[in-house]
Amino acid sequence: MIRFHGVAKRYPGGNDALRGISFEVTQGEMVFVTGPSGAGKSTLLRLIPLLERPTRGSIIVNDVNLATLTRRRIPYLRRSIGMIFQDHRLLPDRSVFDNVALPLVIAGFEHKEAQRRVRAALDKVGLLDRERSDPATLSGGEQQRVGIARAVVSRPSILIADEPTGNLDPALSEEIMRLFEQFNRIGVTLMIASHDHALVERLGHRRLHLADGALA
Ligand SMILES: Nc1ncnc2c1ncn2[C@@H]1O[C@H](COP(=O)(O)OP(=O)(O)OP(=O)(O)O)[C@@H](O)[C@H]1O
Repeated sequence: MIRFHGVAKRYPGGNDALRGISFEVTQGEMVFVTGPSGAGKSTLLRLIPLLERPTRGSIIVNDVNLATLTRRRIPYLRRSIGMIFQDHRLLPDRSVFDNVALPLVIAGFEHKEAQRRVRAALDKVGLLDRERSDPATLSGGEQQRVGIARAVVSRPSILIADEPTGNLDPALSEEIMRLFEQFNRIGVTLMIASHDHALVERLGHRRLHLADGALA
């Protein structure tokens, strides 16, 4: 569950990215965040794993008020939230397997268990046969699927995706969104920022529409 109450974000320099927004996303919901460039979509998503702190207002994630989280507890919060970016941010000098394993290595998982989970994640995104590949040898859609496998490998209850199909053609974009729907069907909460109005309309999930830092 994600609840924003009166959340505002002003960046240093005085840029008001969010101007007091309130909404709730229940556990197991899939919600799109839409709006023009600069409307505050990325900022909204970045507040959930505390990549940014709000200037004002409260944010509750899975019953935890983020304002009360000490720096030491932030890694625990982040383990419950998978993050997917437009540019997927894979490490170019590591194999697909190693990229997906990274969150588990950081969390100190034992090798056998990590291997089991990485393979399960790669299987879910249909890339089990590419575990030894270099990311650079994969297509854009496959690289994005590796990014998704890395985001789900810790079995987060929430997935947030910032323009996950921004670099993909329409067919691949649809494929990625369908993959998100599969995770949603097993109970994962999803918040996805997207510019692709046609695709968002077609999929028909709830929409939070931002305009100039406010919910429309
Ligand atoms: N780190 C930052 N420092 C200062 N201003 C920022 C920062 N990040 C974003 N902004 C500003 O905050 C506003 C909202 O930006 P944000 O990236 O959240 O919008 P967006 O809707 O995701 O846009 P896009 O669709 O282009 O990615 C913009 O005016 C942007 O310039």
